[in-house]
Amino acid sequence: MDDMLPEEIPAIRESVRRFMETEVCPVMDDYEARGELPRELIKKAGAAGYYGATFPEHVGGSEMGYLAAAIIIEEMARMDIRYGGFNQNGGNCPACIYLGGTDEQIRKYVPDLLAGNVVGMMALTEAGGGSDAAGAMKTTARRDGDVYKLNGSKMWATLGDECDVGILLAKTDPEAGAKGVSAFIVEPKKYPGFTAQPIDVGLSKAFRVSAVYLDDFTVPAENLLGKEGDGFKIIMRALQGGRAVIGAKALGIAIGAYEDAVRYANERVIKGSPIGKYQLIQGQIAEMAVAIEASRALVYQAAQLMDKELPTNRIASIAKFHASQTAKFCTDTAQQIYGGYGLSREYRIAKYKAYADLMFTGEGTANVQKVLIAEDALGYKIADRHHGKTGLRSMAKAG
Ligand SMILES: CC(C)(COP(=O)(O)OP(=O)(O)OC[C@H]1O[C@@H](n2cnc3c(N)ncnc32)[C@H](O)[C@@H]1OP(=O)(O)O)[C@@H](O)C(=O)NCCC(=O)NCCSC(=O)CCS(=O)O
Repeated sequence: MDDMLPEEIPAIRESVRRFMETEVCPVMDDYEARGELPRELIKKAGAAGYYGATFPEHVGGSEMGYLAAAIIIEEMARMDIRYGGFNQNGGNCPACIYLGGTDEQIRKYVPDLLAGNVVGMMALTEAGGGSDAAGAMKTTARRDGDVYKLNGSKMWATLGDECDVGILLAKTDPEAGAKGVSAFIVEPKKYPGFTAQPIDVGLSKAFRVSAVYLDDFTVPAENLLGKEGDGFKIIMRALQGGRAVIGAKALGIAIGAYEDAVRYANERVIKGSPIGKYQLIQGQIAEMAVAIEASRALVYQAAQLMDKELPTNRIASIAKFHASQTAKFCTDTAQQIYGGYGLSREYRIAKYKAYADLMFTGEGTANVQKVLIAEDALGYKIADRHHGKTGLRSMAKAG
């Protein structure tokens, strides 16, 4: 498919493969064994421009675009999902600041995030509800002179225990629903009141997820993004790009599992023939290939629409939904082809299967995507109704 894409794409794909082969894959097991965040590797990815793909150069971006960002994530996920699973430095955290922030906020935080000099985070979800993000939100922010005091808790915040800079959503007006949600740039290491408790979800030990507790957590008033009440539209707008790109992560998982299954089917011999010669295995391989190509077309379409600043909410949900189904299907099928070995930690399949499950929840569950798609189809809520009307900064390359 790369032949049909802009001419720079194969070189970008090749550079990520080299980066993963030389820098990440040889050392990732060691980081995992130590449970240590590979900050050096985050810096190196930043220096290579991988986090900055969707941001303009004047804020430290590499202006490669969303299609390039999708391919970067796809390749990273395909080669090592533990490392490729992390994208807060190029995703929702800097995107929220760029979309809703002042020039000064952008200058202060975005270049360092994109360069990998600091570690980013985004905390929206709460224990009482993730899909009904605004309705279920209990965390509050109360203005107190020059600062806000945040109280409440957040769930599933990747690197909540390590981050230097984050985006945190809290209600400044608990009675106002989505319009009462505000977005804050937070610096948990600088200010008191923030505690993070890692949660073992059976995935990476280096890129942990955490529950976050806020007890009069101090945020300078100047770190409010936009106005009070702008938070939900900022995060929903950021998630649009996030969903296009997380689809690429699911695609990378599917491809990784598929490639392993093909290799194994050619190597594993039963009754004198590689199992790939048996038609039941061929049927499974064919079904994986079909699902992957369909997901790839959707994910690249969503990314290219983002690059053209065309309405994307609907197609990003469709792409994310399809690619997460494909990741699940391909990892399940690959595990069947591997037989008992597919359960062993020695092979990648078990790991990829666990991350495929994650693709059903991260950046909006499969059911949330279905609701968005169906409400649009039925004419209840047009998914792209906000396009061009949010008053937020544009993510277009020109900035
Ligand atoms: C379920 C939802 C899709 C919809 O929720 P609601 O029904 O509560 O909200 P809406 O009525 O649709 O919208 C309310 C309000 O929000 C603004 N809005 C909504 N969409 C957009 C958009 N695309 N662009 C701009 N603004 C938008 C707008 O002001 C709307 O009001 P009006 O329609 O104009 O009247 C939604 O809640 C949802 O998507 N839920 C899932 C949340 C999710 O994805 N969570 C996962 C986050 S990832 C995470 O937490 C892990 C962290 S990590 O470490 O990666």
